[in-house]
Amino acid sequence: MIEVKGLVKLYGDRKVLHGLNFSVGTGRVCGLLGPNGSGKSTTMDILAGLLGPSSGSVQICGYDVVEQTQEVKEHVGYLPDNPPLYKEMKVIDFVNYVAKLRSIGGKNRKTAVERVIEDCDVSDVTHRVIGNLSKGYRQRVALCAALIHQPKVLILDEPTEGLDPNQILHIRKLIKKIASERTVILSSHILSEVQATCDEVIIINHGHIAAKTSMQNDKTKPLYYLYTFASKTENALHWFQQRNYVKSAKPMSQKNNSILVEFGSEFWADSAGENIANVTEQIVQQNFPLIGIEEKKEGLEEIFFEVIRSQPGHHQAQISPTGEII
Ligand SMILES: Nc1ncnc2c1ncn2[C@@H]1O[C@H](COP(=O)(O)OP(=O)(O)OP(=O)(O)O)[C@@H](O)[C@H]1O
Repeated sequence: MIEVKGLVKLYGDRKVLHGLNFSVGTGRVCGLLGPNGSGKSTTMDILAGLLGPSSGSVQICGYDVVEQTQEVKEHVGYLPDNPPLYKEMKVIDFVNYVAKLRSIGGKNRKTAVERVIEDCDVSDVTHRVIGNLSKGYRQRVALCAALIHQPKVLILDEPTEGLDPNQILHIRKLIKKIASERTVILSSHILSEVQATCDEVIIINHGHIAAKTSMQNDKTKPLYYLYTFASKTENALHWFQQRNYVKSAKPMSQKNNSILVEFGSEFWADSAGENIANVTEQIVQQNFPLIGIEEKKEGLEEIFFEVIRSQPGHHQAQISPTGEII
């Protein structure tokens, strides 16, 4: 339904998307998660046919966003970062107006307007002026506009940004309801947001995909182990780097005279009981003093923390208890 291949975007000579590849199938909600400035909005704008890619291809429902922009716009509903709303209009007039802009006429228009008003839970404010509504209601009115033409693909840029916890819950529920027969891609810089709403997640960082995972995998992914040895000799490093079951071996830090060894899947895979025993014996024979074993879960949170750590100025970045980068 959404197929992105080698997507590159340059602003002037600055590359902000570095060859993204991903696809999202029908009935799936995919979260595009990344820190500010990582390239989420740029990706969303390209998917919606509002911004041209510098190279690569994007297909929405089989239509190319560059060659078949009109068809793409017909199949896409887009809720941008700051949705354009006529604040002086009443909700019902605005939704009717959007339907008219989409060339939905006559009886069809009435049906379409009633449908989105019902779907987006705004029936109790239809005769109120948009500018007087709470941000949560305004967001739902904007959703009405994005859904009026029954798009198969829905693109939501930070849909819960700036909403209070109640409004967030409401919008999340709405997204789930809307998503059942559609493909939805939403962006967020809030980990808990994608965890609550999405079936799969793509973590984007500096315009690169840092990880792709389905939320199911996140819960079931096996553990890996990080061993620390009190010996920063070239010898020990070299020895570990030569082993095919070692994923990485590196000095812990300049100050600390230790090395960190991460064992790969060959080491801890299902049938690895025997393997672990053999490998441990080999390590013992080398006399490398083991000072710590850390169990790690390769879940979304760990991947996201790695991404945050790799941000410039990361020492100041923290994640709040709700998963927001602060
Ligand atoms: N029109 C533009 N011209 C030049 N640079 C731009 C333009 N729009 C975005 N950028 C830059 O491209 C990079 C990616 O921006 P983008 O808005 O796509 O990221 P984002 O992940 O959506 O961030 P945020 O969460 O802050 O909206 C940033 O470094 C941004 O400064």
